[in-house]
Amino acid sequence: MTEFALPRNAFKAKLAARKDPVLGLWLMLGADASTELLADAGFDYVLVDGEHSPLDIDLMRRQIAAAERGASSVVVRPPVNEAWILKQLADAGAQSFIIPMVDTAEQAEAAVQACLYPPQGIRGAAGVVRAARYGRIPGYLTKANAEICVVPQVETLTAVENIEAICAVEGVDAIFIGPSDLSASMGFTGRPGAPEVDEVIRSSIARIHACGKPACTLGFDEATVAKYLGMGADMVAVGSDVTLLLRGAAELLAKHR
Ligand SMILES: O=C(O)C(=O)C[C@H](O)[C@@H](O)CO
Repeated sequence: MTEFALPRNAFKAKLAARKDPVLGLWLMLGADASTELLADAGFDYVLVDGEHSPLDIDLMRRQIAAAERGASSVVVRPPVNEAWILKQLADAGAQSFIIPMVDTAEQAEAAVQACLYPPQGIRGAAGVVRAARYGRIPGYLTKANAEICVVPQVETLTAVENIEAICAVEGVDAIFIGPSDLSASMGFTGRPGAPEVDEVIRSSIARIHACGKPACTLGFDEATVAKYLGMGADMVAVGSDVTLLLRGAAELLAKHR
């Protein structure tokens, strides 16, 4: 039988190195062709977003497969932090996970466990799944844990209070701050750039760094990306397929009208 090596998780490695900023593009359209095209654009990672896109597990699997053809690492965000979907995504081939709405260390631990095989976790041990190239990666079940990357999203004031506890969970690789939900949780819905929110993000990044973890966030315009990089963010998502189309279309029309 043909054999393959377990794919190395370049995203996890670059995040852990904390040298150059890790730059990503989020995929929210669920369109295989544009995902293929964008996964080759040179971003460090592309994220298949299951939280705010109408993607069921099979569409997410197709998105992962389309993105894997590109040079960027593939990260997924499930719609919810629940074991059943994390296990299915891991079996579908996802190695890196950004987990929405993690408020406590217990929730972070549950997410990590769902992504890892025993003894560290509770992922079901089936060596014939897509992630194991249907059995063509020898020793997949004993090697897979080492390449899994779990990044909980801190995006409420409760989660901010618990940053140190969440960072301390074994298997948490980094923390992602969600400016939009955080601002809503602070009473500034629709104003992620409010000075009060900026201050919480700035101090959260410092606290995450004090715990020895990389801090991640997103900003879909140049000034916001520069602001978060200036605050020391190690990874910033700098746009999405939606923002590229939206702005590209508006600019094109304005040029020719
Ligand atoms: O709270 C946030 O910010 C996020 O979680 C990112 C959002 O889902 C959104 O901004 C992505 O378009």
